Parts: sequence; C-alpha cells; structure tokens
Amino acid sequence: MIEISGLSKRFRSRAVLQRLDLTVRPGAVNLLVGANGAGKTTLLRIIAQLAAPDAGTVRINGLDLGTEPLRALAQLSFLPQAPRFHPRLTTRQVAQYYGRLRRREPSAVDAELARWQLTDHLQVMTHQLSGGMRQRLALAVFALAHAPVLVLDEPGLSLDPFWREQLQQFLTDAAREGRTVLVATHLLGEWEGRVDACHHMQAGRIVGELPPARLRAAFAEAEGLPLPDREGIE
Ligand SMILES: Nc1ncnc2c1ncn2[C@@H]1O[C@H](COP(=O)(O)OP(=O)(O)OP(=O)(O)O)[C@@H](O)[C@H]1O
Repeated sequence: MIEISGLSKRFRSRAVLQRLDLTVRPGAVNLLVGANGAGKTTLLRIIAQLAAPDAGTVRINGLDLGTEPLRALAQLSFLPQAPRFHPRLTTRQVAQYYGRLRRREPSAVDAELARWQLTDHLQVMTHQLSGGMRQRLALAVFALAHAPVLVLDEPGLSLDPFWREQLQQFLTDAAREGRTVLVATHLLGEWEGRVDACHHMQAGRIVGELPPARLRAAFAEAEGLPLPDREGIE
C-alpha cells in the first residue's frame, strides 16, 4: 500500500504538486494518468526518494519515507521513465550487479534474464542494445527485487506489442499475488478494461478516478479533449 498525504513540491515559482492525497491499494493494478506536465513523474520520483517533497508524507506499506527511508524503500521497486545503465557493461554484468545488490542467487538472475528473453544478448554491451531490449533489461532488474510495491513510469513505450502484453501480464500477476502496482502511462487504450483503478492527475492533484472499462473516453471528457473515434488512438 502507498499512502500519500498533503504532498507538495515546487520548482522555483511553479507548484508542481499541490497538497496531493492518494492511496494506492495492494492486490490491484493502479494506473496514474494525466496530461503532459500534470506532475506524474515528479510524484513517482518522490515515492522513490529521487526527489524531496516540500511538504507532506509518503508511507510505503506503513513505513514513513521521511523518517524510515531505508525500511520504506526496501519495500519498493521503481522503474524510471528512461532507465540508464553503464554503457560498457554487458547485459549479464548489469543483471549480476543488481542481483548481488538485491542478494539474489545467480540462478534467480538467470531466470529473470530468461523471462525477458535476454539470454541471447548476455555478452552485448548495454549501449549496443536496442531501446526495447534495454527496457527489457530494466524490467529484469526491476523484477529481480521481488518487492511488494511496484512503481513504474511509462514502462511500455519502447516495447513492441508482444512485450507490452508480457508486461501487462507480469503486472497483473503481481497484483493478483497481493502486491501493490502503480503505473504511470499515456497508453490508455491498451489498459482499458484491464486495470482495477485509474487515478487521474491534473495540475499537481489527484482529481478523481476514471472508469477502467472506458479509460480513453473518460479521460478525454475529463480533460475537455475530443473523444477518441478510431481504434489505436491513445
Ligand atoms: N527538475 C525540474 N526542474 C524544474 N521543473 C521541473 C523539473 N522536473 C519537472 N518539472 C516541471 O514539473 C512539471 C511536471 O513535470 P512531470 O515530469 O512531473 O510531469 P508528467 O505528468 O510526468 O508529464 P509527462 O506526461 O509529460 O511525462 C512540468 O511543468 C515540468 O516542467
């Protein structure tokens, strides 16, 4: 569970988060949606303690990020919008490094690399991987943690349709295991009918939930946009 209360963040004169409240429940796939600049990435970076709030609290599985950061962060795995790895390390070296950091057995690292079909690319340096393969390596590292709380920022953008489907299945399975899953995304079409809750963010606040069965139309209505009228328009 993630419990956020009164979260505020300014960048100079710009109020990016404005006394934001949000509860993300376990056992469910939760989307975080909002227009460009609504503050989604800022919120997720604060949850992962990559940015500090000006006010407010974040609790991860009951642990206050402000007062018990190490214990709170041990509950969390975070996938940033643009994961980066050392360019001259190979796929295997990166995975092994994070495996050791997370105290995982080498066999668990190999299993994760196999799950994301990276076994044929183990000796490839990360700067030579395609964008989608690099994202699959990021997902392998992300999944290695076996964390109870999963937070992902636009995880599907560079993945092809097959891997987007695999990612959805992975996150759905994680939720069914009782984990907490929060995904920021613009890809509303492919999540329609496949999420449990969708939190709508506008100008630094959560303004409501959108009905999972009609995400695109409800988002367009709430944002005052033209209704989507073609298959594939996100
Ligand atoms: N480090 C920073 N310094 C100054 N302003 C920032 C910084 N990071 C974000 N912002 C501003 O905060 C606002 C929210 O940005 P954020 O990236 O959180 O939005 P977002 O909802 O994730 O947008 P997008 O959908 O485009 O990814 C934007 O106006 C952005 O310019």
